[in-house]
Amino acid sequence: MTTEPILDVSSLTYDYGNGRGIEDISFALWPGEVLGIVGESGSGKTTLLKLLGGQIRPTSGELTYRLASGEVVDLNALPEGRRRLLARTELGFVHQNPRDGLRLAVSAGGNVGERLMASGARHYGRIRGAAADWLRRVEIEDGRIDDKPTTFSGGMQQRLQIARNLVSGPRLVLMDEPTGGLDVSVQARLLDLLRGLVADLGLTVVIVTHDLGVARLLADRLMVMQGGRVIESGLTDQVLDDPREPYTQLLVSSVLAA
Ligand SMILES: Nc1ncnc2c1ncn2[C@@H]1O[C@H](COP(=O)(O)OP(=O)(O)OP(=O)(O)O)[C@@H](O)[C@H]1O
Repeated sequence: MTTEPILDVSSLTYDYGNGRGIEDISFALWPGEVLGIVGESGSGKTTLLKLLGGQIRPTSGELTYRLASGEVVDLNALPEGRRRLLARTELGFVHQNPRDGLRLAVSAGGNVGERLMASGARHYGRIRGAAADWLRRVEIEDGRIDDKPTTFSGGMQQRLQIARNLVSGPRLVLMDEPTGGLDVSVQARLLDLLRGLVADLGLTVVIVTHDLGVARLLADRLMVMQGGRVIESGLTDQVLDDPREPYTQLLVSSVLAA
């Protein structure tokens, strides 16, 4: 890890207009680090992720991102065109529902290749080759490259969405409950795959999950959210094995009892 954070978040606040959202969140994220965000439904996890991905703009606070070139940009002040370019080249976003992150009318190979074209690739043979490589990497059989995602199982769709995100070599990948909504055995396989990819590619990841088992397996560090605020953070094992806050203790014990 380098000494320079890839992302710096300071006093980030988002108000939906009804007094809800997130409030005063600050943290830094270093290259190669996996940050888990946990908390009950409505605690603000998705709102925070959307802010990091630039899908919504904060009510107040700072969000700075260090580009591959070393340049530091203020994500809030970035003109729309540059923000979109950054989203295509440096960021990945894995949605809980793969249908939100895939183009259902386009073949599996097309879904992966399209992302490469969006970041500038033009040579058809090379694009198809890279797509085939990535489908293999996420354990989708060669013979399925021309099939539409609608013919895939939920687990395959999720693996395809991951390939579509990773093919262009993003530096920061945001994941919103990537294993949610899948059967337990499918979840386990996907988690294994994700863990391998994160380690092999040295990805920097922010992963939102309400599943502490997922957080334990993937995250180096955890932030616990409640009512739009971060109430506890630290190394994953430390937070889960020795939670300081009563709310985190409850979260951990309810999962252990489940
Ligand atoms: N579009 C919206 N309009 C108004 N309030 C919203 C909107 N989306 C979320 N909120 C409120 O903002 C707060 C944070 O919601 P958010 O969806 O970020 O939580 P979450 O932790 O991701 O929950 P979940 O695990 O259920 O997705 C909640 O109080 C929620 O009711």
